[in-house]
Amino acid sequence: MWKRAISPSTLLSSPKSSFLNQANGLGVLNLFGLMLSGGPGSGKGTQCVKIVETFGFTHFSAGDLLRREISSNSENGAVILDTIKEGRIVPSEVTVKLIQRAIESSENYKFLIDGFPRSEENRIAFEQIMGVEPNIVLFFDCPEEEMVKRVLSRNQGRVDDNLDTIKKRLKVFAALNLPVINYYSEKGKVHKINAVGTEDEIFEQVHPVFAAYDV
Ligand SMILES: Nc1ncnc2c1ncn2[C@@H]1O[C@H](COP(=O)(O)OP(=O)(O)O)[C@@H](O)[C@H]1O
Ligand SMILES: O=c1ccn([C@@H]2O[C@H](COP(=O)(O)OP(=O)(O)O)[C@@H](O)[C@H]2O)c(=O)[nH]1
Ligand SMILES: [Mg+2]
Repeated sequence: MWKRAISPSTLLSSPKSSFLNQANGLGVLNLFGLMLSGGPGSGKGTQCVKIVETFGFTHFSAGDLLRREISSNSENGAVILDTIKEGRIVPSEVTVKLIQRAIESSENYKFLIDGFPRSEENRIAFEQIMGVEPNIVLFFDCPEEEMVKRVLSRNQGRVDDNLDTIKKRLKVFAALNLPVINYYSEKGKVHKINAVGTEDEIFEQVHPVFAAYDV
C-alpha cells in the first residue's frame, strides 16, 4: 500500500480521512497505485479511460505530463521533445518529479500511472524519490505488428507517431521493459493482459483484477 504522510491540519479537513492509518499516530494516508506497462500502441491510454470511469482512479500518463512540459515552454522542454522524437527515455528524475507533482496536487487516493516506469532506472528513481511502490502492475502484451498498425493510425498529431520513431521505440521497449516486469512479477504484482481484441474484450480482462482489492 502507498502511504502519504500529511500534516494534522490536512488530516482534520481531508475528505479522505476514512483512509487514515492511525496505528502509529502519525497521520498517514493510504494511497492505492496502479501502473500500466506495455509497448507503444498496446492500448494503455484507452483502457485507462475505462478504469477511470469504472473505478474512479485519477489518470496520470507519463507521456502526457512530458508533452505538457514541452508545450509549457519549460526549461526541459527542448530536451524532452528531442528525446520523444528519438523514441528514447527522458531522464528519470525529470519524469518522476512530474509524476510526484501530479500526485501531490491530487485529492484522490487512487492513481493510475500510465506508461511508467519504462526502465529499471525509472523504477528505482521513482521508489527512491517517492518511497512507494505500486499495488498493481498491468502489463499489456501486444504483438509488434499490431502496435505499429495502431500507432500509425492513432491520428493525434504526435511527433513520435511515425514509422521511424516507432521502430526505435520498439527496440527501446524490448531492451528495457522486461527487467521491470520481472521485478514486479517476483512481488506478485503483475497482471498480464492479452492486448489483442476489441477495447471491450480487453477491459473484460482488466476488470476482474480489481475484484481482489478493496478499491
Ligand atoms: N483494442 C484495440 N483494438 C484496436 N485499436 C485500439 C485498441 N485499443 C486502442 N486502440 C487504438 O490504438 C491506438 C493506440 O492506443 P493507445 O491507448 O493510445 O495506446 P498506448 O497508450 O498504449 O500507446 C489508438 O488510436 C487507439 O484508439
Ligand atoms: O516514463 C516515460 C514515459 C514516456 N516517455 C517518453 O514519451 C514517449 C511517449 O510516451 P507515451 O506513454 O505517451 O507513449 P505511448 O506508449 O502511449 O504510445 C516515449 O516514447 C518516451 O520518449 C519517457 O521518456 N518516460
Ligand atoms: Mg499512451
